[in-house]
Amino acid sequence: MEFFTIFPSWLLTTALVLFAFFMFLNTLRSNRSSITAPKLPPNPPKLPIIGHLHKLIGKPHHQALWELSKEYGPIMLLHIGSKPFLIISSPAMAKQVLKTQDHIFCSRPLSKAAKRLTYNYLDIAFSPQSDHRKEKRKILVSEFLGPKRARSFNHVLVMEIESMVRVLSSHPANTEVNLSKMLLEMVKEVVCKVGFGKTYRGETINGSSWEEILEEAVVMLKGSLSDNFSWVGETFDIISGWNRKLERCYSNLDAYIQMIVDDHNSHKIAEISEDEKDFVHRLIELSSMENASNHQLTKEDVKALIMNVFTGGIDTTVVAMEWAMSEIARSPRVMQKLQNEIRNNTGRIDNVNELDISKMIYLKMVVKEALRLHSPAPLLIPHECSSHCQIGGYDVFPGTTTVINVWGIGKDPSTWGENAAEFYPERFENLEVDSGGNFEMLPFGGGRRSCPAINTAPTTVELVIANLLYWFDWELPDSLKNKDLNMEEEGSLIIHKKVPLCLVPTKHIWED
Ligand code: HEM
Repeated sequence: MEFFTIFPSWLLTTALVLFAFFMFLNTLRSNRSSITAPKLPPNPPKLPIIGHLHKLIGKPHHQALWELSKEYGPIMLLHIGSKPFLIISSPAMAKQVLKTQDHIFCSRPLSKAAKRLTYNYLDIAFSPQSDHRKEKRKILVSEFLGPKRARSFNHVLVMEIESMVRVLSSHPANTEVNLSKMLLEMVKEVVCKVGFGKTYRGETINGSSWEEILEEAVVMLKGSLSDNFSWVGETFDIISGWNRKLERCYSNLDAYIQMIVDDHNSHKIAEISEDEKDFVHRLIELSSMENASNHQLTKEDVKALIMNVFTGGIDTTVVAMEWAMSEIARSPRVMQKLQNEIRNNTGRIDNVNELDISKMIYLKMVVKEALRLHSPAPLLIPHECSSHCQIGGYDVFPGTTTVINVWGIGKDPSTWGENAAEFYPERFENLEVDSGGNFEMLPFGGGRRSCPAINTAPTTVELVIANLLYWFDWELPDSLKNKDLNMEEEGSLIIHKKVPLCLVPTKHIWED
């Protein structure tokens, strides 16, 4: 009896212990397998050492990545060297990164050029996420892009447009003008006047013009080999002269920015009236104020913010205008319809201003359509994943650089229909799509790292286009047919036309 009672309890205990032990082992194994075998996004076969680098050679990156996404889907994991890159190519996936999980993807990857050119990550655009960065973004919005400065910005913009119209009016009849160059000079003058108080026209630093300094800075910010290939890349950066180039670029950019700061320090800011203070005056003033929030601006912060206005505000805006004018010039139907809207709305006036364009529905559609087809920053600025999460059911790990192909998303026939590649502004007539909140087109990015000029930059572009089309009829140079206008793209972070836009303006004659 005793045996029968003792034996089962002994057996039961042993069985229970063994069961618990196997369960424990099983849990351990399944935990380990979920760590060692996460569900990674699809990825093409890669080569040793270089990873997927060879897949990106020979074409602009946004185009090569779009081709790959057609084969591997809207979320891919690539490796450049040992560094993981998540490539996003659909509105649904972009929404997960830029909205649903924006808090995880709102940082930026570190890079040697960004570190140097942003005074050790003190800027807004290229620095990792931090509270101090967020404060500076607020300052840029309130002191440069917000309503406080809007009046002076629009005033200067209209004056500069008038001056460009004067130059164009005196241009010999039936000859072409380099519109790309004129737009670049005009936007630079506006940004410098509003932001820094004067145009800095003709200033050079160590023999380099501001255009050269700006262009070089944007190219360097694309990154270096050592960002992805650690010590091999570092060796290459030294041998190829990349490091030297970065130092030269930094010292030119810094000297240019220092010149602007020195100009502002040369008078007492307290004696300048509020209306006369430009953005840099305000930054210097803020840097000298006691700040309860522990986010006081340092001298380097001030310089990094000037750098952001310089590198973020000029090229992007010019490129948007350049592509819009290119599309309009090769579509006489759109040009005619747009001119009718502008001229019928205004009648004969001295200039088309912000109030006039607020009524021009077709103009807004034209600019939107140009931004859809030609996002100035086709891959945005790379974001970085800061903690383990899932996107589209796939695991994404911290430190993954995340690239959103807004260029591809903007052209996808599955979103935009069979005529996706066509410049057809009327598509927006029945579409509730704006340039920010919808993920079908994202020329200004989205979420916490979206462009802070998202509400103001489109108006700047519209105002310039409206004036150019109000005053002039535009034709392609002699031998060119509409479809022959060169629309090739060039650039890295910002994509401009490979061949500058040259057009023939004819001043519009009003019938009495
Ligand atoms: C048509 C004109 C413009 C376009 C298309 C444009 C586009 C963009 C894009 C795509 C981004 C990256 C967004 C992301 O990574 O998610 C960006 C960021 C930024 N843009 Fe613009 N931009 C324009 C004008 C301007 C202007 C006038 C300024 C003025 C200073 C500016 C300042 C910035 C800054 C500071 C950032 C970084 C934002 C952050 O990381 O928090 N942009 N812009």
